[in-house]
Amino acid sequence: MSKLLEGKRVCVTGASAGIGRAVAIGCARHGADVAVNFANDSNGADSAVAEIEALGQRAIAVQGDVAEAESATRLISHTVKALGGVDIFVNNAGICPFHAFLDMPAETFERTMRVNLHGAYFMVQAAANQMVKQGHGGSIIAMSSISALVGGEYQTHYTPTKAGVLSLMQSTAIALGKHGIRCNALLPGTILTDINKDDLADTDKRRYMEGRVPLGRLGQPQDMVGPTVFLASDELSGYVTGAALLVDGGAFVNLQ
Ligand SMILES: NC(=O)C1=CN([C@@H]2O[C@H](COP(=O)(O)OP(=O)(O)OC[C@H]3O[C@@H](n4cnc5c(N)ncnc54)[C@H](O)[C@@H]3O)[C@@H](O)[C@H]2O)C=CC1
Ligand SMILES: C[C@H](O)[C@@H]1OC(=O)[C@H](O)[C@@H]1O
Repeated sequence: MSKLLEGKRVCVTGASAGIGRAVAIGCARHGADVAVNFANDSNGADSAVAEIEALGQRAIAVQGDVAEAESATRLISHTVKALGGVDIFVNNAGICPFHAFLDMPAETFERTMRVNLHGAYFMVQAAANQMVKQGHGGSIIAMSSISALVGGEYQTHYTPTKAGVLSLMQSTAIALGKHGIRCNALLPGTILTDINKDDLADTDKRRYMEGRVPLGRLGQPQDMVGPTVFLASDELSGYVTGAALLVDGGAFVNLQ
């Protein structure tokens, strides 16, 4: 397999587990050096760094809660110091504490907004400023969701953040096009990670979700790697910006 990201410096938020971790390691497999942001799971981040280094690439772990604006400038400055710059930025960190609408605690709503949407804004802004400074463009990829397009009974606080992240990529694609920076959204369907482990422990719910997928299975974090590398690679997607790519096994189009 040819290496599509040779010499690129990639920064991934929330990369200690799940999709972010798979994407960070997948980019390294394609020749990139990687900065791994994490919130609390330093073991997860350290083991991702070790896997990346074992592939012969450089890697660092940078702790930081994406909900705090200063984490963004810190992450970018640590990445620049260790890797020399940022060419590809993957805004991945996110939470989805499933809860009913009518008694949604204000703090759950606010935390979800702060991590998923405010965090994306600060992070993308800091990465974009660095790319503009470098002067040779870049690729920004945000993990939105199928939930940007459809609702969820226990996700009324979450789905607006994913619609917001999609919208952020559309607007930043316009704002940053003149700098050669491409901005795109990935819209995963249901991917088996910690974020939905408890929700899918309900076997009826899990069977229902599996039954909605024309390809016949729920996703794995690895399913997000190819689409991320595609959007990261100028060779493959150099004229793609402001786009949204569903990666859901066909769930969205499956009405009946
Ligand atoms: N798993 C799924 O079915 C889907 C996931 N997504 C999105 O993909 C992204 C990744 O989710 P998963 O890998 O599934 O979940 P996960 O729970 O396995 O991983 C989330 C990662 O984000 C990190 N994180 C959480 N809060 C953070 C914070 N405040 N600051 C820094 N890092 C933080 C976690 O430590 C973890 O590394 C999220 O944005 C999620 O909304 C979108 C659609 C479907
Ligand atoms: C966490 C959920 O399983 C997951 O999150 C999303 O964004 C998808 O819509 C799934 O519901």
